[in-house]
Amino acid sequence: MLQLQNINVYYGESHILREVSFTIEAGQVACLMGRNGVGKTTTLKAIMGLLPVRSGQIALNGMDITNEATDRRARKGLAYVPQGREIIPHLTVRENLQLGFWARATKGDSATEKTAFDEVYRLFPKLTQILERPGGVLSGGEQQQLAIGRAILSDPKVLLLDEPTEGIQPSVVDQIEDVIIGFKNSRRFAILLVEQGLHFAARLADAYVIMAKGAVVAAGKTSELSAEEVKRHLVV
Ligand SMILES: Nc1ncnc2c1ncn2[C@@H]1O[C@H](COP(=O)(O)OP(=O)(O)OP(=O)(O)O)[C@@H](O)[C@H]1O
Repeated sequence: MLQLQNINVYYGESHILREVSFTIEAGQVACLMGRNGVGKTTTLKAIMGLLPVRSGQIALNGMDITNEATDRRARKGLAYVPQGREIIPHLTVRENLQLGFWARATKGDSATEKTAFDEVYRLFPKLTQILERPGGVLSGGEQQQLAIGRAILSDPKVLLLDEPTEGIQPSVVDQIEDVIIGFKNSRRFAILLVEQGLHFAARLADAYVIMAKGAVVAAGKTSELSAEEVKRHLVV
């Protein structure tokens, strides 16, 4: 579904991603792990086209998207929930959600639109109470729910989630984890989840990719992730 092959990314002259390669299968949950600053967010930004790739190839469903603009990647089925959530502050919750729906390749009729919005409201009932509020005044947890809702309204094939539970109050963390588990069980789209820790990833993900210093140092099935690899590369 999503394939990275020998990706190299630079910030100026700093070589940040080094020959990064991995594949995510359709419907699979893969967890991208590694300590602070190893290049996880940079990898997601490169996949979305928010940072240029100096060499290597990114393919979605067998199609080369390495040089496509970000909006075209979104239309082709990539959705991104960044660490900072990037809600548009002066647009209302409803308008922010609408942006997600407009990113769809195929919009369908008003019934399709209603079904899609109803799903988001079912997953995150809180949003229905704050639909006319500007995005900028929401709490961190509300913004995260909005960001995930907006992403799935684009009907993705691959959902990229950057530390979705970081800095969020525990009651909302549980809810977001339940929603991600629901996505996994539905197998509607693949998920690439960035997590620094292990607890949630190990429980949820089918596959893992561990990075260190901008390179992939281990990858495989989460069920076979060894204690030795965890100790060597991860925050426990
Ligand atoms: N805008 C930037 N300009 C220059 N260097 C940057 C920039 N953003 C990130 N870096 C550097 O790139 C490296 C990888 O950063 P990245 O944010 O991808 O790491 P990460 O694994 O996501 O870390 P974290 O868990 O802290 O988010 C780090 O060394 C960081 O200092």
